[in-house]
Amino acid sequence: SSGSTGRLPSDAAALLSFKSKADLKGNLPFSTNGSLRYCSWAGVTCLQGRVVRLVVEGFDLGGVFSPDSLSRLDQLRVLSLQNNSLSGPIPDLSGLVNLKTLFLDHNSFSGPFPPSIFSLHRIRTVDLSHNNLTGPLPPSLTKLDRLNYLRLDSNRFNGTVPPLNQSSLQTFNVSGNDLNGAIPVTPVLSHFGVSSYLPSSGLCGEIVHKECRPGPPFFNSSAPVVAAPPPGAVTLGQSAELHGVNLTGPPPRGDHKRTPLIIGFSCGVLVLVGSVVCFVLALRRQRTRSRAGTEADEAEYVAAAAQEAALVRVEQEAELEEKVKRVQEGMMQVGAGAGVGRSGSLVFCAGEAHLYTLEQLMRASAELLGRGTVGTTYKAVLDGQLIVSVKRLDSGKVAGVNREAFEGHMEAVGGLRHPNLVPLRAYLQAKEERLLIYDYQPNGSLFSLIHGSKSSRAKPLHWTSCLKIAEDVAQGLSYIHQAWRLVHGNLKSSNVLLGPDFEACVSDYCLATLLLPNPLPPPDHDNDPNLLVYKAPETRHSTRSQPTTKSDVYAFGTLLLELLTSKNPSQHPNVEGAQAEEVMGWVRSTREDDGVGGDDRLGMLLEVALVCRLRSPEQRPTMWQVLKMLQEIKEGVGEDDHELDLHSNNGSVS
Ligand SMILES: Nc1ncnc2c1ncn2[C@@H]1O[C@H](COP(=O)(O)OP(=O)(O)OP(=O)(O)O)[C@@H](O)[C@H]1O
Repeated sequence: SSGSTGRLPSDAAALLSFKSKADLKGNLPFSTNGSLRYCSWAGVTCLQGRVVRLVVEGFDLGGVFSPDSLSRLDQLRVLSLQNNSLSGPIPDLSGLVNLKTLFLDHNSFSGPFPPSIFSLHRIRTVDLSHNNLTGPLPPSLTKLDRLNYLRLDSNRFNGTVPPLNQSSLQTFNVSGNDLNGAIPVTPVLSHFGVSSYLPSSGLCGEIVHKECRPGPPFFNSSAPVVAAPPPGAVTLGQSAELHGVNLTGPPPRGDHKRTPLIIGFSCGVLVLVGSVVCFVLALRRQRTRSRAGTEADEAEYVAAAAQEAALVRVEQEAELEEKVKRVQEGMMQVGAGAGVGRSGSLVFCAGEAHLYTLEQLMRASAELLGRGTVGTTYKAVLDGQLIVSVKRLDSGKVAGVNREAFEGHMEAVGGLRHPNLVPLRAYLQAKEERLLIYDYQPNGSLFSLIHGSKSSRAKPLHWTSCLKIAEDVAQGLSYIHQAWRLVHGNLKSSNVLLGPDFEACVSDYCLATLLLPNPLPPPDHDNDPNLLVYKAPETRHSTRSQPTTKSDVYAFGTLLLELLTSKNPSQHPNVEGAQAEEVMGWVRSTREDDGVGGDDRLGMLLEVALVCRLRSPEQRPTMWQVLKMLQEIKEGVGEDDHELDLHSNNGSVS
């Protein structure tokens, strides 16, 4: 009933039209074989039958983003085509009237900054970095008054920096272009460090500590824009040092570093695609039909998750009230130890606004959130407003990493940005202190969502919720592994936090390597039976063995079992040598009826968990393969219920 183009829902037509011009290599699994369950296609999220989110990253599409394709998706909130080798100009996007988030970075787009962005009144996030865009930065950028995140770095933009001053702006980067002239000293632009602007040979002014040579007047003013350093001030090099930036060295994360990684990744992907396809085909053979509908499930998930989390939060808050104490003793010690200069200054990660000072952070009221393997985490409320999470690393445990190595590592980790990662905003290295500052996540951890508080009986989440959470986590992990070749090293349910829209965000990533090489006996945590089950066999018995991408995959398998059963890992039977049917029997015994089709999906999710937990690291799939498997399962869910979609494409969401 769904095949005729006459009845093609317009969102499906938009997606297919995009694919026809963009996907030269047939990499995009938008399947049209007999059904049009576009809401279940990989990367597509719908609400009430309309596409609200399209995240198609790292597919090496190779074609163009044609006009009149995706721009018809007028309910779209999030569009990410990051890392896809798309070329040609960015088309007119003015039809995306609801768009809030746009990631087109790491492609080969050419032409000017797309003027249609100025008609998108809800837009907050724009990332066009790492393309070949040319021409000036439009002055109208100053009028995007909701803009929170703007990255235009590593293009070929020329001309001057417009005087942006919208207080909403938190992330800003125009480095690696051909910009010139004085950077306007607006309060907001002054917030950002040198790395938001340099390298760019022609830029000068106070913000980049570079005197502008007398020349043509800027902004109709004949006064020199900046300023020799005040008496007694440090030199250019020293000044840059104070800001934690090396002006003379190579940029902290440049194209040249990332490009080979991406190329390497793409080749790897081609080799691995075959094995994923085999696995997926094997999964498909097992599939039976079901009438479950994804939108209904998704809406139900959001509502149920919100309810569950709200409940958990109320209970946690009551528990916390007893524990809450001002921990300023600890925080003040840090302040006292922090001298002037680099060793005591907060270093904001590249492109981050310098929203607060160390002093303000020290004044913040702090609540203990918990103690973990590498340190203690606090919730800090700055000046009664901005809330951050501060991780105070245990100096004994990270003592093996010297200052330079620590800084280099945190620079890399601070550059990771993905919707499913909790962003690291800043860090501090003082005498005896190392602090990491993250966004505070208000909706608790996956651990709380799964296990509830002590007073509430833990009931497994619906399998559609499990699938959604697993896909989110797999997205975050596979981004860390592929694009950056880093390793999480400590994945577990308390390190998956729920974001504002109850999306799963991975936290505490890439810190485990700071513990190595560790001459100390294993920390107490390592003896916790719940944590032991997350550790891959090859890393279990040695304190010196490095975590790898494959040990992350193993931990993901454990997380998936925990999600599906709501059982703490120490309660999991030894699944390594067990037959799939035995494990399935156990998983089923932990759950109530999953409805029509649920059992089948459960089986597929379980297969993914088991293949992740294979004893031999070589036999485990990569995170990217795991992600594709999960998306295939999701797509399969959709194929069975296309009627619902075809008739419900008129809804709107806010
Ligand atoms: N950014 C954050 N926002 C909100 N809660 C957080 C944040 N980071 C950590 N938490 C919560 O604080 C508590 C302590 O976290 P912490 O990371 O210190 O320990 P852990 O996750 O138990 O162990 P590990 O150090 O091994 O990761 C956990 O319950 C965690 O869910």
